[in-house]
Amino acid sequence: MSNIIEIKNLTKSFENFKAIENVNLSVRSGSIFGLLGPNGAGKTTTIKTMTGRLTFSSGEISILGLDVRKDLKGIHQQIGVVSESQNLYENLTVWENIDFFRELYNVEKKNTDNIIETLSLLDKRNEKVSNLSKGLKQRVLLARSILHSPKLLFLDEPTSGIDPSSSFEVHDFILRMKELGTTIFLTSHDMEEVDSLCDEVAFIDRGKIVASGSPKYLKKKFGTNEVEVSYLDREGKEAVQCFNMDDGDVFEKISNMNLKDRILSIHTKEATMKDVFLSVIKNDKGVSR
Ligand SMILES: Nc1ncnc2c1ncn2[C@@H]1O[C@H](COP(=O)(O)OP(=O)(O)OP(=O)(O)O)[C@@H](O)[C@H]1O
Repeated sequence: MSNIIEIKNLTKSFENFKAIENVNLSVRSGSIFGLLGPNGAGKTTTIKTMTGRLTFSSGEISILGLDVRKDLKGIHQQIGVVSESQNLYENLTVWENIDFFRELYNVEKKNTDNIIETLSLLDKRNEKVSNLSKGLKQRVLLARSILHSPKLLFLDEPTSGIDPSSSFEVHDFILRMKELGTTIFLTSHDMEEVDSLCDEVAFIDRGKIVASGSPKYLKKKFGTNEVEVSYLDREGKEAVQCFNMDDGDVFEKISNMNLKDRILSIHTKEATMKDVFLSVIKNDKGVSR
């Protein structure tokens, strides 16, 4: 699979402040890629430079083989963007909001109805957007972003502030788009979401990429797998002990505890993406960038 996004040594400064610095990223065509990091790390800025909403100070960005600085129009025809601050026309209906963009994209009128059906918005098509929940508005934004069948979709925090069932619908949408061959570039604070959806992720901290790879690789590299033994101590009180799987024969160690019939449970605890996050992101509370 070839790379649909290539970023080389990207730096974006706001006056003297480097919001992102020397970022290098490659995204494989047809994959779901997640850019993760704490608040203010530079995720939205990275997306905005890729989609042409921000100019950048130095470096190179190639999207679909096109140079962002030279062929933004060609790129825009092939990408869809759902950003954090994107607005809908609140006084128009769902159908009108989507059809307005269909006209801008200059695609067939039947696309509006097809997309409304794809995003399960048929029963809301004549509803004013101002009456919709945040989850439904997000669905309208997703619908709007795929009217022109983009090859690459940028989703900036697509499940931020919506309930679990609406998040599930967004995840389902993302996976369906992947099945159709669309590449997805998303940002998220939800480590479980990222683990279940993304083929590759990169962590950004204070404007710099600090780790990247598949969730499986990163969990192995930065997390620790543990065995948790819950048992009754000699006074009959519940106690817990954890063993690192990388520290020798865990089952011998448990056997050496002489617990016999006092064992309540033994669980393996696999590393999570949250463990990876906490391991690669420096705690910078109180430090101003
Ligand atoms: N237009 C701007 N002018 C000056 N500084 C900016 C501007 N836009 C972003 N920044 C700064 O750049 C840094 C990166 O911001 P960015 O919005 O990219 O972070 P983020 O990772 O998307 O954060 P969040 O998770 O909170 O959305 C922050 O310190 C932010 O204050």
